[in-house]
This record gives sequence, C-alpha cells and structure tokens, in this order.
Amino acid sequence: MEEEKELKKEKKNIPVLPWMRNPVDITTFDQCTLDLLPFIDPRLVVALKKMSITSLFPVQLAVWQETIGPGSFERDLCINSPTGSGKTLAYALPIVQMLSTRAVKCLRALVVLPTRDLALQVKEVFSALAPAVGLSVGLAVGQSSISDEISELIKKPNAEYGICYDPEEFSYKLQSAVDILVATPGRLMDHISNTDGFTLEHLCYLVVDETDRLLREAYQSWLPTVIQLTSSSIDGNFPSVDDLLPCTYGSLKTIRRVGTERGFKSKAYPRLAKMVLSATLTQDPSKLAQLDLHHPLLLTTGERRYKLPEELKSFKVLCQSKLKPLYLVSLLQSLQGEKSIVFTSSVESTHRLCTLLKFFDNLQIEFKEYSRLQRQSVRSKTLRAFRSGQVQVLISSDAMTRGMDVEGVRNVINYDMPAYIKTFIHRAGRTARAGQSGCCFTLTHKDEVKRFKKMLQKADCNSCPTYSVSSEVIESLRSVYTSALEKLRENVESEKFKKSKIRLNASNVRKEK
Ligand SMILES: Nc1ncnc2c1ncn2[C@@H]1O[C@H](COP(=O)(O)OP(=O)(O)OP(=O)(O)O)[C@@H](O)[C@H]1O
Repeated sequence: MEEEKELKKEKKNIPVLPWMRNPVDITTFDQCTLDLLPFIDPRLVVALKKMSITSLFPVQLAVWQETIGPGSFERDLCINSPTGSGKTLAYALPIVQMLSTRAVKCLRALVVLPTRDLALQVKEVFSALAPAVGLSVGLAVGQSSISDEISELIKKPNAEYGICYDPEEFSYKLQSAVDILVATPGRLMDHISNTDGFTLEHLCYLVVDETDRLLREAYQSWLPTVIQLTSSSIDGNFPSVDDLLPCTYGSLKTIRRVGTERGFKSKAYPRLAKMVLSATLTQDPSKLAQLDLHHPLLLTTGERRYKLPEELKSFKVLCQSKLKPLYLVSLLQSLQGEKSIVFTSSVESTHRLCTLLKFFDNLQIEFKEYSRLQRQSVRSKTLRAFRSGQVQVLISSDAMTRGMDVEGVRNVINYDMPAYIKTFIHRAGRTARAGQSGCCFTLTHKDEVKRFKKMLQKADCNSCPTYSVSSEVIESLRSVYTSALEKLRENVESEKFKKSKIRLNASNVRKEK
C-alpha cells in the first residue's frame, strides 16, 4: 500500500530536492587497494584482510572520501547504490575508524535496520572490524530475552567497582558496555524507554540502512525519538554551572549546544552525523525531512535513479498461468541444483507453492519455505541450511528481498511478477552481488510482458530475452501435477479444519475463565 502511495507521488513528478541535483557519482570511483587507502588504521587493514577484503569497492571509497578523507563528514550522507555494491562496509569501516581513538566506552554509533536477520548480518560485519581497535558492538533485536540483552549492553558497577548498595549511585554508575549498537526499531524503543543506563546522549553517528523501508512505517516513532534525544541539551550559548563541573569518568557527558555559526543555526552542536542508505533511496521530500539531515550530500550511481547490478542477466519465462508450477519445476531442473531463491507475491502463496511441490515425487531438489508466517527460529534454521548449501532452493515471500546477503546465490526467480520496480530491484539483488554474476528469471503470462518491459526500463534495463524451458518436462509432469493439486486441496481443507479447531478451543478456554 505504502509503496503504491509512493509511486503515485512519484508519478506526480515531485521536484527533486535542490541538493539532489549535484550528487557525487559513485561510478567515477575505481576500486582501491587497501595499501593505497589514505589514513586507514593498520589494525583495520589486518581485520579486513582476515575478512578476505583486499580492496574497497567504489561506494566504499566514495564514502571514505566524504568521512575520513577531505569531506571530513561535514555533511550528512545519502547513499543510493545498487544491491550488493557493498554499502554495509561503506559505513561500517569509517565509523569504526572514527571511533578507534575514543578512550571512554559510551554508545557512540547506532545502526538501525528494519529486520532482525538484517541486523544480525550487519552486526557480523562490525564484529569483524571493531575488536581490532578495541571497540565493542551490541545487538538489540529481540533475539534473546530483554534481560539478557540488557546485560550485554549495560555494564553493571558491581562487576568492576564492588557491590553498590545505593540505588541512585547504582544507576549513576551504569555505563554502556558497547560503543556501537545495531538495532531494530522496536527493541531500540524498548531500551530507550525502559533500560536503566541506556542513553543516546553520547551518540555521534546514526546510520539508517534500508532507509526507504524504515521511513515507510512509523515503528513506534523511533526516528523522531532518536532525533529529539540527540538534539541540543542546552538552549543557549551559556552552559549552566552543572555543565561546567569537571567531568568525572562516570558522568562524562556529550553536551550539545544550539549552534549559531553559519550552517549550524538552531541545530545541535556537536551534531549527530548521519548516513542513510538504500538501493532505492526515496526522493520524497516529506519522507527525507523526517531525517533532519544536515547539508545532505547525495552519493549515487550514474544518472538513473534505479540501477541493477552490472553482472545481472534478466530473463522472462513465458508461461501459461494454469501450468505455472510446472514451468517453475522445469526451470529449476534446468538450473541443476544451483542456489536459487523463488519469490512469490504473498506469504500464503509461498506456503501453497511449497506444499504443492512437496507432492511432486522425485523432484530431487532440496527446497524450503521461508516467510513471515513462520516462527523466527524456523526461519533462522532455514536460512542457515540455505547458507550452508544443504537447501538449494528457498521459496520465499518478500521477507528475503531487502538486504539479505547469502553467498553463492546464482539465480532469483520471480514466480509472481513484482508489481513495482523497487520490489524487482531488491528481489533480483539477492544474486549478482559483489561483482559476481547471476540471473533473474521472471515468470510472465503473455499479457504481462508489456507491463514487465516498461517496469524494467525504469532501471535502464532494455533487454530481457526469453528463456525457454523444456516443454517435454512440462508434458511429462502433467499427471503428477493433477494428483499433486488434488493432495494440495485436501491439505488446505485439513489445515483449515485444524485452524478452526484451535480457534474454537481458544475461545472455550476464554469462556471458562
Ligand atoms: N571490498 C569488498 N571486497 C570484497 N567483497 C566485499 C567488499 N565489500 C563488500 N563485499 C561483499 O559484498 C557483498 C555485498 O555487500 P553488502 O551486503 O554490504 O551489499 P549492499 O550494497 O548492502 O546490498 P543490499 O542493497 O542488497 O543490502 C557481501 O557479501 C560482502 O561481504
């Protein structure tokens, strides 16, 4: 729905914001080997090499120039760069380098992502870098109980200073156990509201990854809350007596004043520096205004707003609607067990398609369902099996589309054609990452071809050849398909019956209470 609204607004040709007219073009940057990268901390070079990274990708070099390099992070950065181009390291590396000289542990960098799986993925990147320069990274996503999470994030005084009996002194001495926090909005808000010792008053850097997705929903007003909590703590230029008291180790404060000099008028100083990123960054002024950006600088790839990865090959598979599952099976067989993700239009159709495929005997393809209908623990297990190669094909709703990075995915299959180019970009972007090659197949009915071509043109993709699947395979599967459909019908009925029984039991329990 939100995507539809956004599209309508775009169609009305909202003028591009003035600062978006002079972007930094990422395509003008080349890859840069680590030994040529200016100012990099040698400890981080070692950490990067352990991650098998020997050079920086163009977007990473462009961001480095604007943060550590001559740009000195004087402007907030809006980064619009294709899927798989390396945006995570583009922000993680400069943040870790900028914090590497800090002597006191405080929460100084916050990275917000829309989903738990994405946050876990990003935390791994920070965890591979930060310890090399003595920094620690925390995670607030609701993966563990809130108390476990608190004990990871907040250092209790008795751990280092002996037991403390005075509750006031106790909360005064609570300190952050992490320098960098990767969080989802819900858990972040829980900590802001309820966790003793959790404070954003020292925050220097905020990263909003998958920005357009995060701005689409309010997520408990996390963004206005963070902006407010990191705005000026003093209204004038004259600090109060309390503020002038010498800082002790425990009460060390980052005092933000209202700036008066050019460029900082009525803004907090020192400001919270921000990086916002997406492969499909919104241009909607009202959405971007929520981020309260300071002299924003756009970093983008070429002139087109949307761009597909260079090494992605896109194909359409013409099919008859009624036989679509057979076209999929035939296509999967032709891909010979290569790691692939099949996207459907909804969680229900993901479940139905998976159930149907289970009724095909001798399919010889290891596939699994992955959707929001499942519990997180089931989803995580499936993802692990897919990463390890135990599962070859993941059948997924759009839960996988944003940001997920699984090594070795060779193909993306749009079982249902996406309605919007943004969805196409995020789905297709699960393959052809980091300069690797990959294919995206879209199953289309002949009536959909025109719309599909028009959609691809928005991402500058003017060639989408037809991929022919074997009609012999389709014919040979027809009888199996008929019986599989029958079994699916029975299965749907029995699932409906089970669900209604569960609902009935639950309402009886409520009545008895
Ligand atoms: N400099 C580098 N050298 C080699 N591999 C890299 C480098 N930077 C990133 N990668 C790898 O590239 C892949 C894609 O990176 P990343 O997930 O950050 O992309 P992204 O731009 O955030 O994509 P998306 O928009 O889909 O979220 C990852 O597997 C990462 O390990």
